Amino acid sequence: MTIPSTDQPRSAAPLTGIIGAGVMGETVLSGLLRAGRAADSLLVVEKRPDRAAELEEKYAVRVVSHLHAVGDADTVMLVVKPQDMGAVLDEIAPVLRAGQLLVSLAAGITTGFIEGKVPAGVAVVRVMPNTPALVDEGMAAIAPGTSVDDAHLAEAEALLGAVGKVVRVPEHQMDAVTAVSGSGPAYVFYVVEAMIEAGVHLGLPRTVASDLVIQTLVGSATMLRETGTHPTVLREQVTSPAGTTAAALRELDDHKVRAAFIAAMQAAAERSRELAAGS
Ligand SMILES: NC(=O)C1=CN([C@@H]2O[C@H](COP(=O)(O)OP(=O)(O)OC[C@H]3O[C@@H](n4cnc5c(N)ncnc54)[C@H](OP(=O)(O)O)[C@@H]3O)[C@@H](O)[C@H]2O)C=CC1
Ligand SMILES: O=C(O)[C@@H]1CCC=N1
Repeated sequence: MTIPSTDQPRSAAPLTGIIGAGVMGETVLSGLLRAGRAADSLLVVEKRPDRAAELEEKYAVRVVSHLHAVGDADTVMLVVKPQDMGAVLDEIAPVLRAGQLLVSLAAGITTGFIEGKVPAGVAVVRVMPNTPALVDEGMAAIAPGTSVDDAHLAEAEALLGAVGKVVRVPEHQMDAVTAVSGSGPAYVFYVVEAMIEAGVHLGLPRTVASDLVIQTLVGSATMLRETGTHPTVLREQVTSPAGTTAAALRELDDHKVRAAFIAAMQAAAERSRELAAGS
């Protein structure tokens, strides 16, 4: 596939650069395309030639250098690991300019850290997305840095809103957001794995156990969203006196599963704070 260079005619949409095309970078890229963004309005930075060719073939986007993406783009999204952020910021800082929007999706990395590495006046927005964005059911929180105006926030909201819900939070809540919705899908998949395994232990074929668990999850999540009923009420509706659910929930309480979830999420938030400190 031939990828047009930036000096060829292209759509009038503002240009968005995406630096880092791993799990989350590709999730954002594919979501923006599904939402109707023109492929020639996206500039992707990917260093590995085989991966770059794969992205060009699959999405018809241009894979370009860091300096090209940042020099041309109106908005730059940083989707590299927290540990790679310092090096990437050092590389792109010389071509960033005041007023440009820099959207970071990296866990832990603060707007203050980013602002300390880029020219004054670059508008930095910190985002915590999650992987259900891949099916347009993402949940993202955004927090502004010091040079951000309403138009910048609206642009960041539009980018993430293409693949799910967006909420604005003060930055000091970002570690908690990371622990809840950023890492959250992994906890849900962990519970799903355990329930399928239990179904198999109880004698169900794995495919049947899997179908039962996934539809139960989808149905329960839809009830939560569509009824607005508190989860405690919904749980009590399932729990007949002296019945099967009561027997199961007593086991979960005996194994301190609720306390384990709280400890797990405290650990996630603490890890987010450690990433901010550079470890
Ligand atoms: N996965 C998730 O559920 C979530 C992730 N995030 C955040 O998103 C960010 C990315 O995570 P994720 O996608 O999972 O990680 P991945 O490791 O899948 O992706 C990171 C990508 O960045 C690339 N990369 C590294 N250095 C550079 C560079 N200098 N220039 C361009 N690309 C580079 C890597 O390329 P290569 O492999 O060639 O090194 C890789 O493709 C992280 O900061 C994470 O905290 C936030 C919320 C949820
Ligand atoms: O595990 C991580 O560090 C990233 C951030 C939130 C989800 N995944």
